[in-house]
Amino acid sequence: MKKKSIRDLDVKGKKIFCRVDFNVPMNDGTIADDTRIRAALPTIRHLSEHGAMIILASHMGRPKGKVVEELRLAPVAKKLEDLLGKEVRYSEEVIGEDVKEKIAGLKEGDILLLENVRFHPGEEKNDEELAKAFAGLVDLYVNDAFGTAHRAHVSTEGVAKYLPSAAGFLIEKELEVLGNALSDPARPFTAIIGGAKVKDKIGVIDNLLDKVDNLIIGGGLAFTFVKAQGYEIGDSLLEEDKIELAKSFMEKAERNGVKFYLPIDAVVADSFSEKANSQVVDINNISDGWLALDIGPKTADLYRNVIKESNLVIWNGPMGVFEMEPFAQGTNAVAEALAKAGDTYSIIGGGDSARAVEHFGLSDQMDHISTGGGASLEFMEGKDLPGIAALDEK
Ligand SMILES: Nc1ncnc2c1ncn2[C@@H]1O[C@H](COP(=O)(O)OP(=O)(O)O)[C@@H](O)[C@H]1O
Ligand SMILES: O=C(OP(=O)(O)O)[C@H](O)COP(=O)(O)O
Repeated sequence: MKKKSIRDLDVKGKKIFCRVDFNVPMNDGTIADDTRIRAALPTIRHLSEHGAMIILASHMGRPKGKVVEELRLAPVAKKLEDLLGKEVRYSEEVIGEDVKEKIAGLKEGDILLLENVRFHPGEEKNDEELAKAFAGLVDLYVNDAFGTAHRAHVSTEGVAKYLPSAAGFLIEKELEVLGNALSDPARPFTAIIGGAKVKDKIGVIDNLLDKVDNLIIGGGLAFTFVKAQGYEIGDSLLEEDKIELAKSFMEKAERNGVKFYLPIDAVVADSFSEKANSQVVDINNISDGWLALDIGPKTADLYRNVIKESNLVIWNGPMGVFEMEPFAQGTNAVAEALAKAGDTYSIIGGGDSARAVEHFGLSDQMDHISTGGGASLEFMEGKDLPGIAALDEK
């Protein structure tokens, strides 16, 4: 079902509650990466240029309903002001007298940023009273927080029940790119799934097996599959209770004609440390007491070739512990292969993979880097995202 867009709204002279995802990484009080703020600019500019009075709301971190000084949005207000080249007012309250006064002082085109919505205990409980209170302050609701669209909280879902609503440009773009990739994919279509948690990626692996031509597995989660193949994996990451499921995925791949790629060699270490002794071994040769922390060079070559021959690649989760230099090669190889494959449309599914691509300085060469890690995964699993489901239909 197509959702209303901000293009469909007459916003002139209207007060708009606009949810954005300004949950940016902070380093000693400064913003370490402003990607998410920049991603929201088209919507904010559109609303401002069309004469709306914009009340922005976002969370940062997980303060659990209490004020946490380090998680205030003051640095975000300043950054937004710099990026827009326009004044951004800021309230140190989520809701209350100061917010009311500041809203009353807004003129057409003006922007106010509220304090971190998760300082309010009602936000994550999706409290009805808080939703009504926000709705009572404004005329319209716009959601552009793709990264938080999988949460049913007041500012992402609850408030939409009491106001006419629409999606912002970022949500529209994310849905279009991810939706097109999954519903009408360019082929060969390859998904690369890595990272650490098998449990969190089961849904997406299952769903992708109905859609892709190639499924590449790397990262820590690969070793539950390697174990399921019957090899010993030493002290590598293992989710024992998922071995049977891993087997069933390999069988499903075979039934569906999906080529299923697992590591054929690995970089193993004698401890989980940058300074550990490490060596490359074939996958059937991982000894007791060693743990696999990256895919090996033969695997990297294999994965590179699959990427080169693909027309569409979705990537979620690093191939190894890329944060430690000795175990970064596999992730780097995949990122470089994607950067080099000019005709291959590359979609990075947020979270750690986006961080890895950034780390290797290759962000500019990817076609789409999603602003949502968890949200893009849930979308790819085929789940309804509450923050999007709640919006008015066209
Ligand atoms: N072989 C491995 N063993 C242990 N941890 C790994 C391995 N490969 C990757 N990781 C870790 O997985 C983490 C990312 O996992 P995850 O949260 O599932 O990914 P994402 O955030 O991309 O969804 C990274 O911090 C990385 O160090
Ligand atoms: O950073 C976020 O999610 P992500 O790390 O899955 O991309 C979003 O801002 C959601 O935050 P949350 O997982 O605390 O609800």
